[in-house]
Amino acid sequence: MTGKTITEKILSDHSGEDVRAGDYVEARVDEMIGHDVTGPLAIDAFEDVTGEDRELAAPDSTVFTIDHHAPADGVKAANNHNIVRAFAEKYGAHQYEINDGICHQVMIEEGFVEPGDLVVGADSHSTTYGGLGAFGTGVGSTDLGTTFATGELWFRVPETIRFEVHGDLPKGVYAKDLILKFIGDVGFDGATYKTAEYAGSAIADLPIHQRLVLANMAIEMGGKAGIVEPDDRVVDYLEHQADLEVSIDPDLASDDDATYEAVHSYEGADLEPQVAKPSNPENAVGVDDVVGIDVDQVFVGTCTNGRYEDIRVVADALEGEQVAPGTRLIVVPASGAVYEKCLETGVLEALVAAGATFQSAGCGPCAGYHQGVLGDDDVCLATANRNFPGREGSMDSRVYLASPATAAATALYGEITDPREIETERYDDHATADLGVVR
Ligand SMILES: CC(C)[C@H](C(=O)O)[C@@H](O)C(=O)O
Ligand code: SF4
Repeated sequence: MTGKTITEKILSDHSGEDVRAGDYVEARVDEMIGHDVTGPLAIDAFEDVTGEDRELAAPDSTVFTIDHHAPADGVKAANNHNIVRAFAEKYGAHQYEINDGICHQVMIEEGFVEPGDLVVGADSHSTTYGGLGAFGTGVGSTDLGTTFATGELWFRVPETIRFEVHGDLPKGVYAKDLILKFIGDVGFDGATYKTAEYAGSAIADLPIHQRLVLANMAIEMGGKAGIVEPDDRVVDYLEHQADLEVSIDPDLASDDDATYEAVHSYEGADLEPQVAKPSNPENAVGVDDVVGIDVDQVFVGTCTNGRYEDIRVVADALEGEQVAPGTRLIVVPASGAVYEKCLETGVLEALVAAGATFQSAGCGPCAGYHQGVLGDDDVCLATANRNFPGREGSMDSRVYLASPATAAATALYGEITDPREIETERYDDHATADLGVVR
């Protein structure tokens, strides 16, 4: 038998079988997560498949967040929140409140996820956990409900596509630019049901908050998962960020003779800031192609780029300046802890002084529900992960996707601007360190 990818190792470990891509397994799931949109449906499924004396297979690993419509933007959302609250209390699951933050950020900050874990969430960006070296994947609410009951789920072991970036990244180029480039190269369905494995010296040098961006957006090329091999940076991050002590099994890495479906190789020095044009993340182009396009709104937030490091880059660029007249800057921290960190460090104050609207933690306008929905013909540049038609509001609005640095430069000038124009020292910190320590 040939060697294994990290994906094959994690699924072997969780099924007790020696599996390879294409095999089907019943696997033990370490953590499961539902939120205010998918949680109530998963609860229905759980109640359908369980009998009178129903109980959760693993209450301590079952997590609910209230993040998509939080605070409630209508009666339906408010009722859904109450369903989640009542269920979690009755069955002893963990439940996080409005302003605690987006499910994926909460799962990481609260120390639920460890390298090598198998995590399922009824949310497509559950791939995010791969930034810590876990196998995370999105499932439907019915699958989540049955997993609540059994603690297990079936999987087809995915093939792996490897994206390698060698050397160093130039200034102004971040993980967001890398992932937009990868998606642009393989297409929005280029990794359907595959693991996107990210490797090479430029990736190994990335701080964890940036690795999470790569894993988060694996789904935008169809990926079942997105993984960066865990290392000592993950250990440090979890200790400081999540108050969690972990050690990493040296075997938790892809073997040299593992089988890959494809390997895409890049030289870091060749890369430049990317922007995905409307209305698909695969429409990635070098920022030069879109500079000068007027924007009505800049949105900084989401489970992709709503972390402290991301928001701080924007605050730094705007400190002592004003958001361009006629442009709305909306900032939504990914978690309550990120909010507090912005408050404590003067980031919130700097943004408000510059004219930004700073809102409570959660998904914000990312999926077009509230807190900054776009109108007809509105043009937005967002640090989000999706820009499908109507994603942030009107079907006639247009959304460009980019890094926080590009968002900062764009907010300053009111038109898409190359972040390298306004680079500051803090951009370097942002690129190399995890600053969002919340404990
Ligand atoms: C509401 C939820 C099911 C959805 C998802 O799974 O992705 C949302 O988070 C999104 O980003 O569109
Ligand atoms: S921030 Fe956006 S992409 Fe992430 S979970 Fe919320 S709605 Fe989905």
